[in-house]
Amino acid sequence: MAPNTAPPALWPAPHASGAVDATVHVPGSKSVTNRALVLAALASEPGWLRRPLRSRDTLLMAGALRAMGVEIEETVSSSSSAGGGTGEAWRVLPTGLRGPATVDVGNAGTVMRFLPPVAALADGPIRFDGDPRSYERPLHGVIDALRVLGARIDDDGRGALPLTVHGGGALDGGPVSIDASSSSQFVSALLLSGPRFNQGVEVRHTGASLPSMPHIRMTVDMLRAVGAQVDTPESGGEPNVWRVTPGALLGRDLTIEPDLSNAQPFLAAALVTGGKVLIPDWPSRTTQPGDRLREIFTEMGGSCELTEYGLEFTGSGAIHGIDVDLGDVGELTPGIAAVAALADSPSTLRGVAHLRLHETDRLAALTKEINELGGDVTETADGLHIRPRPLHGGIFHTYEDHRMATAGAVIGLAVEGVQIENVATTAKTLPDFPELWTGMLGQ
Ligand SMILES: O=C(O)C1=C[C@@H](OP(=O)(O)O)[C@@H](O)[C@H](O)C1
Ligand SMILES: C=C(OP(=O)(O)O)C(=O)O
Repeated sequence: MAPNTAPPALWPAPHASGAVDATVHVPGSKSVTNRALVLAALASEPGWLRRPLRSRDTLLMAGALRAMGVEIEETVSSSSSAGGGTGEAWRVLPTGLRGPATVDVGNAGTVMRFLPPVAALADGPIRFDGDPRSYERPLHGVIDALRVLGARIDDDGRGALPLTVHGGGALDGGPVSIDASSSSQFVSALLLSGPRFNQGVEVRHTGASLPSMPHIRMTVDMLRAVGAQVDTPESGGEPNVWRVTPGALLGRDLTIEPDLSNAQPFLAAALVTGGKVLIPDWPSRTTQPGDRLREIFTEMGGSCELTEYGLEFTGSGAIHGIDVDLGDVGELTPGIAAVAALADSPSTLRGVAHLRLHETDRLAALTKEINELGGDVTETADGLHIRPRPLHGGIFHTYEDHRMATAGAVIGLAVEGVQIENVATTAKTLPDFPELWTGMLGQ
């Protein structure tokens, strides 16, 4: 399942001739869409996803669930009982999960981590494979935990893909301890399927740190919204322990929020050009980590207003460095690093050592690519020091990482002659990126 090996094209990143002034409709959240698909597949009645994200990661999730017997009908609706308006809607009809099946995870953390527990509930063997990088991304938390909870899994002993889950039609469940310091998705994966385990699940995180807490809150919120009972450290439970009670899940009619992490490059464009960008439908309450951008990009020199129309973000013309712990919002790091490289003072980005195991080693990739444009970035044990320098054009390599591509595009707004290698890699979560970007610039 190797990705296309043709030489990746170079995309001349548009240079901004002035301040941007645009409204950008950002497609649905990857993290919400893929959780909604899993929960709908585990439910005891049909459900709807309205305005789902259609991207490589979500199509891989849908394809995997279909391979296990779930029906997903794609429709274009003209009205929505959930108030979602016109647009695409997916109707999910949960059926008995079954193998044999093969799942291509691509390089989607959500697919490779959320689906092995689902496969353990299926009847028959489910083989998991993916892009070469998926073999290197940590999965031990899910594999070891599932074995403790009663699953039979064949792997090569590295705690990673490829592997086969021999689903037995049901799983005992119960208490399990894991070290989720390399990915919050281990916790989310076990909680999402937990209501369907015979004894539910009690997940205890034993590691020193736990990244991406908002994504765990997203899991808990979405589980509760389909009727699951979840006890969390925040609801008075023990620190680092989550408990899910066994029970049936409801089918839901859910309109997916825009992906706020994918709104990042467009907000960054307002900051970098001293312009203005409106993101319609920015939720007033959300668990998405991208909501932290309101605070982070304000500290870096912009200002924002959340109104009934969405989030209006305005750059002042000045870009300031920042010292910030991004452990909760690690996926925002590439975009923040790009802005920091253009700032009027140095930045320190901390708390993101686990990014070395993301789509690529993001700390190494950002350091190398910004420095090759004349920058001065050094890696620390858990992040980056960024000292802004005058940058020049050149090729910005992307390592099949969607967020490297969008980070390079942000730098290209301010620096002439930046060429993004393989901008098509944005298809992982934002296939329309080049069109949205040139649309924003009025090109
Ligand atoms: O659960 C999720 O949807 C995600 C959790 C985070 O993973 P890590 O905790 O592995 O960083 C995040 O970086 C990823 O983009 C999406
Ligand atoms: C880390 C990311 O993705 P994944 O879901 O593959 O972990 C990301 O989107 O930044």
